[in-house]
Amino acid sequence: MSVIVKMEHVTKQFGGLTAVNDFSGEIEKNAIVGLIGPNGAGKTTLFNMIANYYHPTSGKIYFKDQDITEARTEDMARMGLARTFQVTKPFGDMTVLQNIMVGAFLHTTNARQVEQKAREVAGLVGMTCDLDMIANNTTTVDKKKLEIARALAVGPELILLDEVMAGCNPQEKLELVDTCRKVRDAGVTILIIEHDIKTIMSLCDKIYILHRGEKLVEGTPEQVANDKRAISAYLGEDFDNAEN
Ligand SMILES: Nc1ncnc2c1ncn2[C@@H]1O[C@H](COP(=O)(O)OP(=O)(O)OP(=O)(O)O)[C@@H](O)[C@H]1O
Repeated sequence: MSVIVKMEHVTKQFGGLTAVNDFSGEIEKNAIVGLIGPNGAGKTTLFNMIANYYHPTSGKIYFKDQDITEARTEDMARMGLARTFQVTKPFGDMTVLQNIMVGAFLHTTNARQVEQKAREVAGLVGMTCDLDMIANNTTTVDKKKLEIARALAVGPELILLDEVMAGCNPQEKLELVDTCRKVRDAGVTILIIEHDIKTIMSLCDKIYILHRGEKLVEGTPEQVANDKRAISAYLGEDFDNAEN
């Protein structure tokens, strides 16, 4: 399996605080990779470095074999990377369709093609509402799907999902898991930050656990679930019993 993102000894310091320390890892093309860990573990900082919102203090990041360590964030979408944000920020007074169309304008100014792309992406994520509805008036789960759709409209090869399931009930999470699988089946690689362990275990091919800025464990859901360091630092002693 080829690799779409490679991180080598990536460190990020904010003043005296080391948010990410010597992280090395890979995201395989067409995989769903999960990033989990306690609050403040460095997950969003790692995301922000892949998306080039921040540059690492040291280390290297490669995207499709290109060194993007010092790339500009505004160039990342054209290179094939899109992201969602922890706090959803739709253009609330625009329709769902118009929101999705914004991203699609990156590649063409042909309004008909943009609308076609937006409708296609809305179908892929499984938007259930009328696409002419004002974005603010949609349900929680449709707002989440809209976030994913807006990022997909850019036409990415890799999408970074930052706690996209936060605030959703179990049924809504199941729907979003289904959406993520469909997105991956459409050929888009996914890196996802998520606090719900059960969801991440069922969704991901590979999981990284970050702890105090460092990679604690890396592996398949099964490997992670059975790792003593993961259980004692993050999953908890009851995890194994609770999940089985
Ligand atoms: N721009 C910044 N300036 C200074 N410190 C920062 C900045 N961004 C993050 N940090 C600090 O870096 C550490 C890692 O934060 P980060 O947001 O990456 O963690 P996280 O794992 O995403 O946490 P959460 O699950 O709460 O979102 C924290 O101590 C945080 O306060």
